Amino acid sequence: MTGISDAKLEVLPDPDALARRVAAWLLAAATAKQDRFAVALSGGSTPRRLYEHLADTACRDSFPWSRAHWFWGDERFVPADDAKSNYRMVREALLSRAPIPAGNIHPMPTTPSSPEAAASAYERELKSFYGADRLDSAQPLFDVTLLGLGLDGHTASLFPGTPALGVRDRWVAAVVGAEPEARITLTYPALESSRRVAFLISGSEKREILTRLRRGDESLPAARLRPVGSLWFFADAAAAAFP
Ligand SMILES: O=C(O)[C@H](O)[C@@H](O)[C@H](O)[C@H](O)COP(=O)(O)O
Repeated sequence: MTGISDAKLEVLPDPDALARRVAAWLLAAATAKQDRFAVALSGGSTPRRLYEHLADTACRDSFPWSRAHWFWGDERFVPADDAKSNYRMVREALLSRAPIPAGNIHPMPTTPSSPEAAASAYERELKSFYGADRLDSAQPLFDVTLLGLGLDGHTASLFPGTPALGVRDRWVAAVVGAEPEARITLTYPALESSRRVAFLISGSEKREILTRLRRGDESLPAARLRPVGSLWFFADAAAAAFP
């Protein structure tokens, strides 16, 4: 298990350089593996440039799209075409612009009856892909988990003071009441079951929360993550400059 103090920090000059670096890092990880390559995608605004970069540049021609599988770190419980939908953002930036087989996107949008039903359906799909109901740290669920960092220290939809922080017996949890729209989120066990976890952090507004995160402030949900694999912070200079 990797703690914050063992995380690798890379500081890039600006958001475009950050996107290019993480795209190259992702491509190297994908090509180094000879079979299925599973990525948990972050929502929010920061990763959009990365997703566009993967679809638009030399990465597109050398990425192993046929064996790469794409999952959601979290999703808002809104229609797939809603401006708040992570699926919509990733569809616009990546899924509609790269040769990704529909069967490699998990899950494809559905119209579940409730956040709880959506969480249960997603968990079933994860377990089916993984091939077991219990996570084995020697066989992580994901090859890469991409995460963002909220100004309150949340990541995915693990918000401070919410019940999902304590869920260790499920892979996906419904989050109701923390935000205007209900969410579903991977829980700590699922997020941690990854060969590599990478936070993408950009902008001067993230400077203070990144400093707290790197100091291991465990009041922050992001600081409590203990991946079975490696932990990376990719930050631009605006976010990484220390006060
Ligand atoms: O669905 C979401 O919103 C994300 O999963 C969330 O955890 C996000 O990564 C952070 O809020 C940072 O968002 P920004 O990249 O927009 O700052």
